[in-house]
Amino acid sequence: MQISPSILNSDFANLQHELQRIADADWAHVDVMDAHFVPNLTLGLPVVEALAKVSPVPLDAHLMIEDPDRWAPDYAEAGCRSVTFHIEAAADPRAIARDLRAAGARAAMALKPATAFGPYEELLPHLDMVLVMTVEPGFGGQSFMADQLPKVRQVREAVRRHGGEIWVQVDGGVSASTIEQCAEAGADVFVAGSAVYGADDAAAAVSELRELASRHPHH
Ligand SMILES: O=C(CO)[C@@H](O)[C@H](O)COP(=O)(O)O
Ligand SMILES: [Co+2]
Repeated sequence: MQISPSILNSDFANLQHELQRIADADWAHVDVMDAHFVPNLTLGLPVVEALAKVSPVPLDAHLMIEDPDRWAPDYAEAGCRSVTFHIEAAADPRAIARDLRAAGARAAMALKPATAFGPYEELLPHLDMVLVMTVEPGFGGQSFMADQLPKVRQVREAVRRHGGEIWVQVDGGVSASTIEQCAEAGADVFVAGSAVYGADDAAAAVSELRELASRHPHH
């Protein structure tokens, strides 16, 4: 059970310090938004490259951008150890995954709430993680969409059938009150933005989330 705090709602004027606050987490989740794929603009390659150099934990880039075929491998080259592209924006997902792995990153595919998993199950052999969005991508601090839990279950079952080390990530509205449902449904990597950065003690929030998730092992 891994916790990947999202820096989206952290203090962007002090990102290095904000990364230090989550030194006990498994990953730092970096939400890249381009104002086209989603109606918000955050940060891009130069900032991610700088963060990778100072982060105490590996970076988990979540690319909410158009044309991931062109841009995703650059995030792996920039030092992100996991790079997630949205299937809705991908032209050739197999090629993206191949390029990410060749650049030394784990390759992950994200699904928006309205996107079904079924048509993409055949991509599993090329992937290291599937991200099931539990909010509409674009902003932090939104309410958890429990109607995505059947999809989490479906992905977990497909991963179990397929075998191998494929992680199932949830992102959006994950908190102490929703993480157990996610773990129970089969998620094993949990992104939490406001639940971690909104807490006075971010390290304590991370360990509480990890403890709650660990109550529902699925292996
Ligand atoms: O990708 C996204 C939003 O698009 C997420 O990573 C959120 O930023 C998580 O924030 P919370 O919902 O946990 O506040
Ligand atoms: Co995200």
